Amino acid sequence: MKLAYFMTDKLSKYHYNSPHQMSPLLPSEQPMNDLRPLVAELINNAKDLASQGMPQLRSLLRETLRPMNSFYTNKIEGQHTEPLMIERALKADFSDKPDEAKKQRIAIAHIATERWGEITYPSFDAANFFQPGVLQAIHRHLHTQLLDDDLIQTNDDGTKEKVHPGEWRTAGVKIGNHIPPDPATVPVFMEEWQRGYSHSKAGENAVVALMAAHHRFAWIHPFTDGNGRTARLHTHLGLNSLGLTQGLWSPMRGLAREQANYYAHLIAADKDRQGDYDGRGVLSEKGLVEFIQFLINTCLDQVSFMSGMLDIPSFEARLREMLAAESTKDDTKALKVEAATPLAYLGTVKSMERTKFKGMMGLASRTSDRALADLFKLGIITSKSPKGPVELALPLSLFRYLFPRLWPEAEVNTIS
Ligand SMILES: Nc1ncnc2c1ncn2[C@@H]1O[C@H](COP(=O)(O)OP(=O)(O)OP(=O)(O)O)[C@@H](O)[C@H]1O
Repeated sequence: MKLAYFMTDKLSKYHYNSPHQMSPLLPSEQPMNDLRPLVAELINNAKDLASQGMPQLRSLLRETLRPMNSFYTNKIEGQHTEPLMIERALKADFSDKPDEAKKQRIAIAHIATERWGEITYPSFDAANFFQPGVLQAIHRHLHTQLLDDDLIQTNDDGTKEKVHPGEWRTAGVKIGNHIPPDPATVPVFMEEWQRGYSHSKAGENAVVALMAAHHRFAWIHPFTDGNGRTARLHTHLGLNSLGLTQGLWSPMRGLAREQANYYAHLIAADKDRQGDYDGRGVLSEKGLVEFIQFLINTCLDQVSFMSGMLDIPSFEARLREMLAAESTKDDTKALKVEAATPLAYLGTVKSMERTKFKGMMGLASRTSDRALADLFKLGIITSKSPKGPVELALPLSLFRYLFPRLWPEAEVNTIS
């Protein structure tokens, strides 16, 4: 939530109305060099993760994790709905309660925009990716999917304002104690933002630029609403286009889990320069560097969390636990732990003939027929036709076994 900010005194001016006041846009040479080992660690760890086995599991995860990213980015300002409600919205099942239905629409709009963005910006090109038009395109894509009523936002003081998809704000805003630049100067601040980042070469410089750009964009706050989500999508899409996420992780989960710290670092980076040893810009260089460090550490944490999840032996062990637990239920009592091996194998290939799958279980024919039927019931496999090859599936209801603690809010939803 934010406040509409009106200037009542005609003589008074916004404190920020000239783009040089946003300096520095990047850390100077020394702090930049100090940041390099941390950035290199992120790049190396992310590339290691992306090369881990199980190609089919990885490609399934890209789509499976979109609802989670949407949930977390919307949670940052309380606009989230429950994971199960997102799942329902994806099946066009919307709540009768208008507020809940709106949150469902916001959730699925984010999922679609993230997917669109990954297709639209497949490889990193700073000259293109830091154009203000890219931020406008992301914001527009996200908001044009909503209903007109969803675009009316109520400020903290009760005033209402319409969000115009992809259009810069024309009124003042206040976020916490920060009053972003004069609305009349938003376009020139965004041009300066572009100038500051559009020469960043792929690699360490690009990662630092993405992180710094995240703060400076939030600081300009160029839209009436949706700035946080747009900033996080831009960062996510940038990291994706650099080949670092491969659909396996996103800063959104980390930022939501560290929300208090995220805000504290944004606020610290809003500050004016703190004395002679705080860079040469108007704003605090230390605040900017610490924000960048925070964001990189948040990403590192996500990468390390996922690295424990994707290797074949540990995935197979979790499948075994899932099968043992679910075979105690009346509905799926024909499940057998022997199915863990062919299921894990399905993480590496797109599909498998049913006879081969059953053969890998090594059970008597009727036992494996029944086990296969219960695997369908459980939702861990699907098939395009009644007798066709089987494929791995990752329904939300099984997350608590397959990726424990990845999305705890979804686990709570599905415990039966
Ligand atoms: N003091 C601050 N300085 C800079 N940016 C801030 C500050 N406080 C919050 N922000 C950023 O502004 C976002 C909120 O802005 P806005 O309400 O326009 O975005 P939103 O997408 O509608 O909300 P949110 O993403 O938070 O759900 C926060 O998510 C954060 O990224």
